[in-house]
Order: sequence, then C-alpha cells, then structure tokens
Amino acid sequence: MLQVRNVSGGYDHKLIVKNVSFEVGKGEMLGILGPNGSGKSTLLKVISGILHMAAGEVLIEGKSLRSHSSKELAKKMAVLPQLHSHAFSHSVRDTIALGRYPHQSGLFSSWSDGDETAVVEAMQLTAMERYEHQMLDLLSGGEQQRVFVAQALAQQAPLLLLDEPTNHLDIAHQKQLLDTIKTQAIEKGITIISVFHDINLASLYCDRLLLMDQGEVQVIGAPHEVVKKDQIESVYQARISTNPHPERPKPQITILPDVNEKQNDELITAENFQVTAELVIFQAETQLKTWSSAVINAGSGWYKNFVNRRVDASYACDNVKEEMLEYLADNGFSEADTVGMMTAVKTTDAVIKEYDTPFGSIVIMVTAGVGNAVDVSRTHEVEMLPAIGTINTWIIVNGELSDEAFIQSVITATESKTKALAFEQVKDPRTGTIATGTSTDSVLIAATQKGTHIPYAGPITEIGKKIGLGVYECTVEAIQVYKKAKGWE
Ligand SMILES: Nc1ncnc2c1ncn2[C@@H]1O[C@H](COP(=O)(O)OP(=O)(O)OP(=O)(O)O)[C@@H](O)[C@H]1O
Repeated sequence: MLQVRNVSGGYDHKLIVKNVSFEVGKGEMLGILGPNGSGKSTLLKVISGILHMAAGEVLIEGKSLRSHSSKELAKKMAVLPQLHSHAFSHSVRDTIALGRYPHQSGLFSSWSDGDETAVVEAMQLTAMERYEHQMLDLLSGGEQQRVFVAQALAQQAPLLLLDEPTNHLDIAHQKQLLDTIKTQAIEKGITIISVFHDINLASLYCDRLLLMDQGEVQVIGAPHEVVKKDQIESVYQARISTNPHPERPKPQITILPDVNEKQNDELITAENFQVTAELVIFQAETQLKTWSSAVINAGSGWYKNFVNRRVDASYACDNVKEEMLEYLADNGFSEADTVGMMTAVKTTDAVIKEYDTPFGSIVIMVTAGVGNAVDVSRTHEVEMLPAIGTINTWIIVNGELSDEAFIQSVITATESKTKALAFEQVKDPRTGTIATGTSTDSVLIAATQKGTHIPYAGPITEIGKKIGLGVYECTVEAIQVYKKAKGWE
C-alpha cells in the first residue's frame, strides 16, 4: 500500500528525518514510536506531503507521492495532525463534514447521500452523534480530538496517518478509538500509520512498530521484536521492565522509578504470625511481592495481609470466593490487601518455623490435612471426587527474589512436601500408593523485595536449601499433628 524509500526531510535547511525506509501493507497498522524530538511528526508530515522531501521516494499504491494532485492525495490519504488550530469554530457536524472535501466536485459542489452516510458513520464510530450541533470550541480537549478523528474517518481514504490519536483521551475513549480504528483496518482493509507516545497501546494495537531515534529508524518489527527492555531503555533513556499482556501476546512496559519512597526495614519473624482458633494471620507493615494459588488474590501481586482460615469439614458453598471475601471483610481484611486461603485443619495445629540463611531469614507456615491425599501419578486411573483435606504451605522471605527464584521456590517447596508425605507414609486410599499431596494443596511465596537479591532458589542455593529443609520439617510435623488428632497413631 505504502512504500517509503530512503526518505530524508525536515524544515528549511534543517534535516530531521534521515534515510528512512519501510513498507506498510493493505490493512496493516504500523505504530511509530520514539522519544520527544526524534522526528515522528516530521516523518508523518514528509510522508503526507505537508513537508518537503529532501531525498528519497514515497509510493502510494505504486504511484509516486509527487505525481498526485492535492485532491487525488486527499482521496487516498487522511491525516490527523498532532495539534489542531481552528481559526473559526464550526459545529461538530460541519467540522467532520470538511473531511468530505476531496469527494466534492464542480463549482457548486452538492452534498451527496454518500457524503451524508460517511459523516453520520464517522460520528457514530467516534461516539460524537450527541454533540452534532455543538460548537467545537465549547468541547473538551478529548471531545475535540474525537471530532478530528471523525473528520479523518469521514474522508474514507484507504490510508490513515494519525499523529497521537489518543492525545487528551481518557482510557475508555482511548480503547474505544483504537478499537474503532483497528476494526477499520481489519474489516475495510484501511492501512494505518500512527504515532504513539504510549508504548503499551502501540504494542497492543499495532501489527508492527517502528522505533525512531534522532531522525533515524532504530528498529522496525513485530511488537515483541521492538518492545525489548534494553532497546527501549537505550532509546528513551529510562529504566523500564517488560511484562506480558494478560490476554494478548503483546509485550507491555512498566516504568521503574529511581526515587525511593519511605524505606521500611521491617524484618519478618515467626513472632509476627498470629494464630487463633479460626485463623493463621500474618500482617506485614508494607506489601510483600506474592505469588500464590490462594482462593483470594491468586497469581502475582503485592499484599500485606495473609490469612489461612479454618472452615468446617462440612463447608459447602456455591461461590467460595464470594463467601470468603465476605468473611474477610467482616474480619477487617480488605480484598485489595489480602491473600486468603482455606483449610479444614485446626489452625492451632499450624507449624510455623523460622530459618536463618546467610542473606537473612525465611519463615515457613504449614497446615496439613491429609485425609484427601492423592498420588498424582495415578489419579488418571481412579475416580476422583472433591474431598476435604489440604496442605497449605507459606514461605515468607526476607530478601529480593527474581521471577525465576519465585518459581523455583514453588518447585523446591513442592518437591520437599512430597518427600515429607513419603517419610510419613501417607497413602492415596484409592491406589494404596504413597501420596504426593492432596487434590487442593495451595502454596504461597511472599518476599519483602528488600535486602539481598536472590536470583535463584533451586536446591543448591542457600535459600533453596532452607526451603527444602523447612518445608520438609514443617510438613512432617504438621502431618504428625494431624495423624494424632485423627487418632491414626
Ligand atoms: N516547524 C519546525 N521548524 C523547525 N524545526 C522543527 C519544527 N518542528 C519541529 N522541529 C524540530 O524537529 C525535531 C523533531 O520534531 P518532531 O516534532 O518531528 O519530533 P517528535 O518525535 O514528533 O516529537 P514529540 O514526541 O515531542 O511530538 C525537533 O528537534 C524539533 O525541534
């Protein structure tokens, strides 16, 4: 659709864009990224013929940009500039209708049904119908931005060039606008080139990204090839981390601040745990980075309340999460701050131990109900029914764990728990073989993320050794307490 070949250009004698080449296919959405002043707007202006091209060539559907008349060009290309100056304020409808000028002909151009449909559709797509008769200068910045996007859409050109289309828009309108534009690309085959400041939006919506640095193309490729930690940090000169989008295979970034908030040097010890007849509670002064399979707030996050709640063996509920949230709220724990687990074991039987390591210490808590023990390697052979009995394992770390260390901690703890079940000869009653756990076990790793950086937590690391020993000891003891309570021995 569009070929940009070795294009250079800028203002008067100041060359800004240097030797830029790329191609964009029909229906493709290309995002242009780069720091302030890197030449993104200038590139868009050169491609759209607003600025003089000092060297190179731009081809639209194989035909040189230079050989288009301005009206011909406007039929092929709609442009949304970065800043909109409007000397005269028109109504919203009249402003959008200006987008139809390339389609008007003759001295007394008549307004056709096609023009009307295009304007109405553009108003619908940008949700501006109810502002139709309002004057532009009485609208908010975001509303005005949507009017100009509507004007560009009303032009019905196969190529859309947008300079920061989400400028001034709140998140709902950013989403609505980008969903609309992307739908135009998918359903109507419109080609879109758009400048973005928001790397996450660009990554999420664009098929490819072009990263500019000092007027040149630093890299062009699929979002996962462009949104890389080192590349973004070096071009933008800002510390970031990359993380996966929860629903799409598009990388997202998070800014890492260099300013520290008030430091809290709280050291977590076994003494910080409270045990009541109903609960094991650990409350940290500030949030800990947590990975867990808990009922409430599973996955990763930052939390400061950790609750292991005892429920009766006959506990049955259609909506466990809702019931648990109500329970937590009634007991003064807010959902935003709390990770919540359940157990049928007496909470007073929880085993809580502290282990010193060269970098600091870890605290381990285990409650073990093994009436529901299973041998996971044999579950495919037998019929499994939901049953009560769970081993809950918590590992609280005074240190800074890497992502690898979080996952390795889960592996190390699980292996160690399995060994404890073997030592205690806990069997799966269906198969008669040694159990590996129960069908509802839960694990939680929480770290202060202060102090020593801990890159790994496998069995040969200092932390891995203590997780291995600690989970084993605590689980063996918890199983023994459970067996005694049940009169098994
Ligand atoms: N009208 C102009 N005359 C002269 N120089 C200009 C003009 N407009 C922009 N420049 C210069 O061109 C360079 C690139 O500007 P441009 O607006 O293309 O950057 P950008 O990447 O779009 O930046 P931003 O992210 O801030 O919008 C800047 O150094 C700027 O000072």
